[in-house]
Amino acid sequence: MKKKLILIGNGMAGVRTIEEVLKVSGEEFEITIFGSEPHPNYNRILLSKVLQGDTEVKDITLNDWEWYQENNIQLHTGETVIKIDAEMKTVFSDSGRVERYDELILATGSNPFILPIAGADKKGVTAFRDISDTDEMLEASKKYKKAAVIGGGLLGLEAARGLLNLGMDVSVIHLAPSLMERQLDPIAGKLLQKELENQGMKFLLEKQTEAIIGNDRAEGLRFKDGTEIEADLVVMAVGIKPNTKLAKESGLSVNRGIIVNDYLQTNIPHVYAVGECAEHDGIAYGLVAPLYEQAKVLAKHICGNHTDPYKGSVVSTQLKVSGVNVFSAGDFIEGEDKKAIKVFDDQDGIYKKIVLRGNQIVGAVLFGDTNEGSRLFSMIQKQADVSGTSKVSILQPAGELAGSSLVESMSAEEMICGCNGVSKGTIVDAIQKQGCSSVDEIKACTSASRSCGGCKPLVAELLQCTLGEDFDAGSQKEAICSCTDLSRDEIVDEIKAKGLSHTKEVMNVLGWNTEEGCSKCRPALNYYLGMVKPTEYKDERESRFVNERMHANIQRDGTYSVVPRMYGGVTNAKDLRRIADVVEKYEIPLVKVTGGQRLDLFGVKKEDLPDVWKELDMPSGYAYGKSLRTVKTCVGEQFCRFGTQDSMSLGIALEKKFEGLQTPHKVKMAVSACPRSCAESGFKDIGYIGIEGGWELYVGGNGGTHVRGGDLLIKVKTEAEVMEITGAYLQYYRETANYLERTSAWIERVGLTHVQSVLEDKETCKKLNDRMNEALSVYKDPWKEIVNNDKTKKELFENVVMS
Ligand SMILES: Cc1cc2nc3c(=O)[nH]c(=O)nc-3n(C[C@H](O)[C@H](O)[C@H](O)COP(=O)(O)OP(=O)(O)OC[C@H]3O[C@@H](n4cnc5c(N)ncnc54)[C@H](O)[C@@H]3O)c2cc1C
Ligand SMILES: NC(=O)c1ccc[n+]([C@@H]2O[C@H](COP(=O)([O-])OP(=O)(O)OC[C@H]3O[C@@H](n4cnc5c(N)ncnc54)[C@H](O)[C@@H]3O)[C@@H](O)[C@H]2O)c1
Ligand code: SF4
Ligand code: FES
Repeated sequence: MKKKLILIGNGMAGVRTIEEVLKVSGEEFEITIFGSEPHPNYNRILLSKVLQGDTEVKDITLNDWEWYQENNIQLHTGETVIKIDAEMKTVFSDSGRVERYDELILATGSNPFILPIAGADKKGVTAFRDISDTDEMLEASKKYKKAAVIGGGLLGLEAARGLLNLGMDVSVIHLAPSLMERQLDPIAGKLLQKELENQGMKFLLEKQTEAIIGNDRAEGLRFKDGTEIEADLVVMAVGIKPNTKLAKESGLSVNRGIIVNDYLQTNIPHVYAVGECAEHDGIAYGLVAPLYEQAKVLAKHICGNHTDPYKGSVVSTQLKVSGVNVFSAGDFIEGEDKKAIKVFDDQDGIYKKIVLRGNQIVGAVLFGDTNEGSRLFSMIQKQADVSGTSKVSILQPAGELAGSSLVESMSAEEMICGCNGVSKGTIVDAIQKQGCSSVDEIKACTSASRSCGGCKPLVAELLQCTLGEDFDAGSQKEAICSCTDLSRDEIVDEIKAKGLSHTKEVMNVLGWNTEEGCSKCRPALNYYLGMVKPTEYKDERESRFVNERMHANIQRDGTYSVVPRMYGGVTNAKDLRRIADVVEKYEIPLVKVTGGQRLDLFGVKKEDLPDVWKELDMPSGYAYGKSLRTVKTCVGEQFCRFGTQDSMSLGIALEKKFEGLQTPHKVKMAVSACPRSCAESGFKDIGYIGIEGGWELYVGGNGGTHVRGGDLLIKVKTEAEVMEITGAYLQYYRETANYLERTSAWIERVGLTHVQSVLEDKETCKKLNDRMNEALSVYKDPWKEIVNNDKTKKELFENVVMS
């Protein structure tokens, strides 16, 4: 008869232990799992990415419901175990279920620490630990504007970045004088603060919160020094404490966490603890890497296989905030017996430090450039002796030393995936011996990149350099969302081959695992279908994001902003007068000049939109669309004494030609008539710079969160050539980019030289332009269409359903 194994806690560490048990001895146990949360096992780490808008809750599932079924696991979600009777080897749940066990694992995780201050129980105060906290923040951001995050640690900063992305005004309140003081030294902490301030975060350091003020709901914070700030959402991110209530009440030895030995055994036979709830050698860990190491040891032990004992872990951390590179590992504070070696490039904001005890490297902090993180972490884990090495060279990029890429210069034992403890050697084996040929296959085979995902680029690079000439970039398959296993290219190929013509039809014919798709695949399919068959496809308004459905940008307070088209940023008295009249008549509270040289009318009521458009009598400026937004121009030779070309007329011609073009993401252009580049041509999707006798075309520039200078694509002599290359380039982007991939990311993925070689071929260029012209031929100004269509107008703007 099978032994009965019960797991309490359906979280990351517990379920990883079960996965390891199944690997070691699939048939030995009858497994039951209890989980308080109503979900199958999900990737808690990625809640930060959900809040930051990079992914959705439905895409962070680690093991779906089918996985439990396939492995004959009894899963009781939404059920909390409230008592363990160790003598009777029985557990009791809050729904009255009683189950017997032979072996019992506690993986109850941690609870967020909630400051015991007045007002902590008010509405609008939340922790950031699970899906329901994340949902609460997402909801609050729709109604409220001011957020306060208490705690400037990893969690607090990731929460703050998410709330900023959601349009909130965010203040981080921190106890210590510098951020992330548990992971960074003061220099790195200050650099981090500066970078995050640039991103729009505000900081109140060395502040102790005394109370959360307000009536029923939080309205602000009061500090010990008597000062106050306003806040209608308060997030507490001041650390965690192991969840030991059940263990304590059931007679297990508990200190900060449930005390376990080197085999994760508690003081009671056949009862184990793993993950954040467990305390090993005085430490309760709060990161997945050590928890997964524990899971491996426990699984082997419980299955009766030989295993080395768990001897504790050295940890490393990275902050998951885009545009910020910080890394910290080991013992990073210098002291009497520990000396530091530091490199500080104030100009580029790069700071690197290693800490040595004698000749052994024991800790490191990196800011700005974290490429060396994996290598240093491996050295710290091994406590590498560096006596024969010039100490400063340890901080030098390995790639530069070896004259090769970073990943090539790593040794086989070096860690590629810190979360899952996967070394370079293991991944190379998976590629060479098990035939893995994509990042997804490596993930399935080794778990590398399965947790925070930070190592994905390194895994991809390793794959490329291991396969060498056999590497097939085209086969690097990544499903577009969790509704399907198909990649973007496979879907586009199937649409073409099978002549599919509706989003629902694609989902049905290609075997989607959801009936309606999701907010990731629906807009993507709508775009791909329109791109493949521009003249036949009927755009599905309901598959578009709200701003594109409404043809205006929704604002925080539910009003809209309206940007009329002003070709090349050039206007005239008649248009300005009409705009002024509309602004007065509809009491539009704010008119602002945008970075793209347009006038943005803010605060337009939804029901006024059609009349505002009608009376403006100007085309839509598409400020809401995945399409050409603006062509910014400098005054050029018509007025400027440095101008060598007519930038305004080229800008106007470009905008008139490509307006309304549907693209995978927004596209911005700029035309400057000389290399002084007053229109900032170097930071646009396509930038044009006038030179003596012609134009230079720069591509892939971006001025947003991922700043990127454009690459020189080509030099041409005439405006006709400019038009031809632009048409071909944009069409190639439309046909090969993933939906929502900006040109800056696309050009890095496909490579500048590849695109240059495509455009070099005159015949290809012509065909691309033919298809571009076909796509452009269907363009109609959406504002005019709505103004002239009573049915759409009523449905969209007066909430009337027309039969
Ligand atoms: C937003 C966020 C971002 C993070 N980012 C990172 C990161 O980038 N890198 C990293 O390494 N770590 C990160 N972490 C930490 C990481 O998620 C945790 O270390 C990990 O999830 C802990 O796993 P666990 O299984 O011990 O606990 P949990 O994942 O918390 O699982 C415990 C589960 O047990 C359930 N439970 C508790 N008591 C009972 C009971 N009596 N009966 C039934 N069920 C019970 C709980 O409801 C919970 O679902 C992050 C955490 C958060 C919140
Ligand atoms: N990228 C990552 O690896 C990542 C991301 C999120 C969370 N996590 C993990 O989740 C857990 C929780 O993260 P965390 O940031 O809450 O824990 P933490 O303990 O790392 O940081 C808490 C921070 O809050 C500050 N603090 C404490 N009391 C305060 C007070 N009264 N007012 C203001 N500040 C106060 C502390 O100085 C500390 O810097 C940790 O185990 C962390 O490692 C990791
Ligand atoms: S880019 Fe050159 S031509 Fe255009 S406004 Fe600036 S200086 Fe004058
Ligand atoms: S480093 Fe986090 S998943 Fe690999």
